Amino acid sequence: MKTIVGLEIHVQLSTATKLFCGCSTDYRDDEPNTHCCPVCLALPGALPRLNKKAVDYGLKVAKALDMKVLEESEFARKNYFYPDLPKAYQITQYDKPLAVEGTVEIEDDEGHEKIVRITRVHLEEDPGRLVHVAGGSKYSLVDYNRSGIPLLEIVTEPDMRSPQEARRFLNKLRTILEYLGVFDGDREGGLRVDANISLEGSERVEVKNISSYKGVEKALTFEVTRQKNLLRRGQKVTRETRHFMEGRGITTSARSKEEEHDYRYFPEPDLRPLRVADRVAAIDLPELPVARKNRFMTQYGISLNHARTLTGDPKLADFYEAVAHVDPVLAATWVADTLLGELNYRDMGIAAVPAERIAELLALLRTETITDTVGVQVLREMLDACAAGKPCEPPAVIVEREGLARATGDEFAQVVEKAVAANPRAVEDYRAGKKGALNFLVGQVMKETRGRADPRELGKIVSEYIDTGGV
Ligand SMILES: Nc1ncnc2c1ncn2[C@@H]1O[C@H](COP(=O)(O)OP(=O)(O)OP(=O)(O)O)[C@@H](O)[C@H]1O
Ligand SMILES: [Mg+2]
Ligand SMILES: [Mg+2]
Repeated sequence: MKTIVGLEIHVQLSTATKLFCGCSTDYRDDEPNTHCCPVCLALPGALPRLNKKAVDYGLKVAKALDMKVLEESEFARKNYFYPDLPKAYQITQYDKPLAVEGTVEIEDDEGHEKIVRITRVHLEEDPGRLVHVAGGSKYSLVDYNRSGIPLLEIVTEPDMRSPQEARRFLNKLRTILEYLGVFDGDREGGLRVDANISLEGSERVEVKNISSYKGVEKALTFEVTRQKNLLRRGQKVTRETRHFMEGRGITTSARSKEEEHDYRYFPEPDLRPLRVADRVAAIDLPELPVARKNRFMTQYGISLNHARTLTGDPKLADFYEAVAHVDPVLAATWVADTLLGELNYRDMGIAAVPAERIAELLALLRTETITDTVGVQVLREMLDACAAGKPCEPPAVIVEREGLARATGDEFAQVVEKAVAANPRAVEDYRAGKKGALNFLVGQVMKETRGRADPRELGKIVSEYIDTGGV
């Protein structure tokens, strides 16, 4: 049974001010209702003034997704009554959106490239936010700081075939938006998704307002199972809107299609139609993820996997380019594999890491001043300092203070001799052909030299030492 998924994505554009007034969009740490004016509170007589920057951001996205910008687009009123919407209508775009017919390339479940078609993008205002007081209160609070934040709604065709594809699509889209600089991925709730899903031949269900990618994948996975079970029992899937309960990982029915609002859309009389198609040619697009990934492979000679990881986030790609001069391939491994792993473990962002320090660390590795094992140790120490808000010492200083420079041949010899003398059983086992025994001896030497000796080199030295009758 084929799974069919189409998404509607609401992206908060990172303009400095709201879509129809001059209020600041930087509201997240502020007191409720402190970023409001007569326009976003809908006081009588207040009139909207369109934010040009938001239009330009929308056009930038349209161009990046290869879309057709309409010669004339139009704002419309979407009428509904709810406390998060002080005007009792949302200004959005309806039958004349900003742009139509785009594409995004993703990987399908078999790892092949595939195209997800974009139906349309349009501008609209974010409603306010209801705050439900815990403990069964009789009332809810409403915060209008979010009211009027510019949203770009991106609607896809039903081209995705699994919850995993939907997640990959969202990752890809988010990367593009971050590259374009129109969206701040670190903002909570900056991207909210309505996920539509059906099984071939059945009605579709829309799961509204999911605020994380993992949430989208989970909600869709739940829906696939739920819908399959219904059909298996001979029941029908009903066309309805559902809510996703993040905590429990399930969706619940919100309303059926019959109960859907009639929004009574009509053209917004307070705003003139938009004629901006001629502005598109002048928009300069930055290098986008696919182009940057390809360039990384040719310019730096790194693998597809590394290039993909490194260009998955523009900040990470910039970081890599700032340290690649030391040794591009070594840098790719350390940044994409080691550093990212350590950052995830600490829940840290790449922004907190000083690139010069990592470049210095790479130089120590490249010149074989330290081993990989010590490299990881030093990296951890630097990251812990950054995480604690302490100054990040140069790696050379840490290596010097803690005596972590690569062990010299003389040191090897002594420690190897000691380890071999102390473990006659292991030596016998090795002579009897047991591979593990050599690893054990190498491990002993590694421990003794605190990772300052290279394990491969040691393996050779220890085996030679035993073979040539050093004991
Ligand atoms: N059979 C289907 N299975 C899954 N998704 C579908 C199917 N048909 C359409 N879709 C998706 O549903 C979404 C339709 O969104 P659209 O906004 O056009 O209509 P709507 O959901 O009825 O309206 P709204 O949500 O704005 O009130 C698109 O993302 C589309 O890809
Ligand atoms: Mg909408
Ligand atoms: Mg919809």
